Amino acid sequence: MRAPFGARLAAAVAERGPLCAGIDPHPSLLEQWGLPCDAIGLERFAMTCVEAFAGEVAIVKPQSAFFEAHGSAGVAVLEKLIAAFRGSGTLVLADVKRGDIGSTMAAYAQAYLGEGSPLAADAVTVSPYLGFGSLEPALDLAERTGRGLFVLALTSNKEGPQVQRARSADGVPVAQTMVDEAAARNEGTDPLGSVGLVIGATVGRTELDLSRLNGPILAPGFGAQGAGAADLAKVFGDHRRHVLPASSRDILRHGPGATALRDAALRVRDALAVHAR
Ligand SMILES: O=C(O)c1cc(=O)[nH]c(=O)n1[C@@H]1O[C@H](COP(=O)(O)O)[C@@H](O)[C@H]1O
Repeated sequence: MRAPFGARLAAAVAERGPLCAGIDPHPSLLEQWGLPCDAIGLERFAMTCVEAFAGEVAIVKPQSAFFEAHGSAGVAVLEKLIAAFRGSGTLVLADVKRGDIGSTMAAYAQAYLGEGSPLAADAVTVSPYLGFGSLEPALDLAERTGRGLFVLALTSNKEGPQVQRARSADGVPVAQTMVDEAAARNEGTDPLGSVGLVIGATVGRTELDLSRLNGPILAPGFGAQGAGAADLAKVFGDHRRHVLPASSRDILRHGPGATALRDAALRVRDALAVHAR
């Protein structure tokens, strides 16, 4: 039985620093790397990312949409990518943002968190906006298999506040409810719980109380979406030591050479790490 995801992530970050390298094979990046925009190009892109990042960064985040766009051959590449990182010390967060009614959620959980599933990663992104309780099957399976979840709280897109900053009748922002639900799951875990949150680095100051979370915070938005190192303190204040900054395009644009890609990731990591502590 593997150790809980929260503990494995804390160890990976202690060893390799706080960076989640995004693997988003946009068609424009395939073209820029001189690769065909098909499953063969996708596989070359994915395997270059393995060569660049495995054993070098704490965690990678393949964005499923860019693999799904190539149909079953693309999904097969995602499976191959997940398998290639396994055992390298670099964890895999499958960015799938799943969220559905509980009985369907159980099937998604089985796909991404189930023992022996070809798509099972170390953690997945999930959307709680069908109600946090709809995530129960994923929360349950992640706990049983030593895997983790990153629950969307405040996303980096400009449309998010319509839902996420809305307030309930008692005045509590919806996103705070998600924080509190995640905190309840992580209570008593050491060094870190396995139920993380997603809070975009672009969201500016938040009113969120993160003091009881005891879990990791994935912060996408660095680089291509405009967030910079100074946003770590602005958005997360004293909680920034639990933040896992994520960046995709701003690193991937340095390909197709694996060495240049790795160097870019480590540069981004080091620049952010100074502001993360
Ligand atoms: O869950 C995510 O990773 C995520 C949440 C969010 O609020 N904003 C956000 O950009 N993301 C993802 O993070 C990645 C950002 O990519 P870049 O903008 O290229 O760094 C994409 O895969 C997005 O789907």
